Amino acid sequence: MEKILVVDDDIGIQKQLKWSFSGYEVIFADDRQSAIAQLRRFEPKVVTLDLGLPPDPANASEGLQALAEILSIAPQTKVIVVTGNNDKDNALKAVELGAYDFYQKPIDSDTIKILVSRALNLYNLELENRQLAQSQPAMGKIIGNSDSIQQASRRAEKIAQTDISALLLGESGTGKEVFARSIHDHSGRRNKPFIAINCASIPENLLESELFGYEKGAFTGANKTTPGKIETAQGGTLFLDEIGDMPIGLQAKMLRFLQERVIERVGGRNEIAVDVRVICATHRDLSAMVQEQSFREDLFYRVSEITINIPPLRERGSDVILLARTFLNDYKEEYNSKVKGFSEAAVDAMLKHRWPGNIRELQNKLKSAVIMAEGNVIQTDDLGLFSDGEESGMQTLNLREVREEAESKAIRQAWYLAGQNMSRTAELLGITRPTLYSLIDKYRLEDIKPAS
Ligand SMILES: Nc1ncnc2c1ncn2[C@@H]1O[C@H](COP(=O)(O)OP(=O)(O)OP(=O)(O)O)[C@@H](O)[C@H]1O
Repeated sequence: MEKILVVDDDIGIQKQLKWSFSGYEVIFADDRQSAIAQLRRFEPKVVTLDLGLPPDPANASEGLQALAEILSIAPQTKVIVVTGNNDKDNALKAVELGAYDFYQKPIDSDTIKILVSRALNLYNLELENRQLAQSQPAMGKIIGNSDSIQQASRRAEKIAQTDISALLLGESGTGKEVFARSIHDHSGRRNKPFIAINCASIPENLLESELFGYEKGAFTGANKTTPGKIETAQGGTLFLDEIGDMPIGLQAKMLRFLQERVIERVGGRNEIAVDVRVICATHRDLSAMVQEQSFREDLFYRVSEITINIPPLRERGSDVILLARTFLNDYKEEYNSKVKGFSEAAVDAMLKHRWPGNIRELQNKLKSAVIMAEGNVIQTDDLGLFSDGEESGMQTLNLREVREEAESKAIRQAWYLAGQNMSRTAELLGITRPTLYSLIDKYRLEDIKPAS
């Protein structure tokens, strides 16, 4: 039976709650010391805590102190604080300290029962996530327990030991490079180089020499013979990201390398034998490109001996929470933050968000949330997401106000991310320094100033 600790010095309320929580094992405490003793002894998942505890029941200080102690001993505990009728300030203070929720007297059995059951569900979900995160997933760094990611991991694992050319298909930010690296790390080539190159980010005229290298004097500026990425990957794995962006003219040369495993540097005459495993990735529909003749059919078959679909984050169910917790732990260390977890609304919002930028978007949102969060708990708003019931996340639909609010928020986040350096803040926002200063003036963001 799940355990609930009720901390309240009022015998009447203790009785009422015992009756309300009939499906649970209810443990009682009537002051701070006994609450801590019961917490250590029974390790309840949920605590209801009256903030007005003896010796000074008219004041919330003893209750708030108890809350802080409970959360420092067992931070995962869901504490529901119970406050007097008009004590919203202390209720909010408690939530800021990390309480799961608050409830104002008089106690209504049905409502508090629902609160407790939701708190328990969240506790159990988080527990499951922590356990999953600890159990080593098949492909090392690939975090995720959804069927779709497990299926992709299994395919990756099966081909890791072979030299088959794999094509990873998935939207931007889904983890294609992480998969490619995992395949390499699980292959016999793991002690040799893993070289990644993004075909879309290198200008067309430079891509050939980047990949194949060049001989001294091959073109103006070729002052010394330079090996390309393919040669550098000798013995290891070459990851060609955005293969769909490879210029058609270069595709024939690529095909020859894949078929014959030899290359010629630009301006060179000698064939160089290379032993490289190739993994390609793209977010494009290569078969449609073949139809349109913008991608060679023979190259398509050569690079896609096996394809692995990397699912978008929105199709990975509660993996988003698992990943969010992992990143939260990373960033809270990096930014020395006291943030402990997520509010229930934030968890809901993360589960509902479409994540067009996938895991990269989740990382960015979490990084700024860890920096921006004011309490111990990340709220929906810190993530820049919308709660249920908020139609657009804004209290207003007035376009000017919406814009002002969004701009102020972006400026503040950029300023934090830029370590309070104004030039860097302007750079992150893609505006000039004078524009930044005039926006700060306009929106009266008086706290935003250069680091002193
Ligand atoms: N399953 C995962 N577990 C943990 N971190 C992940 C996972 N998948 C991706 N990431 C992280 O998400 C970010 C984006 O991943 P990655 O660069 O591999 O995506 P991609 O699909 O190659 O993106 P693009 O197509 O834009 O290059 C990286 O910081 C990566 O470390």
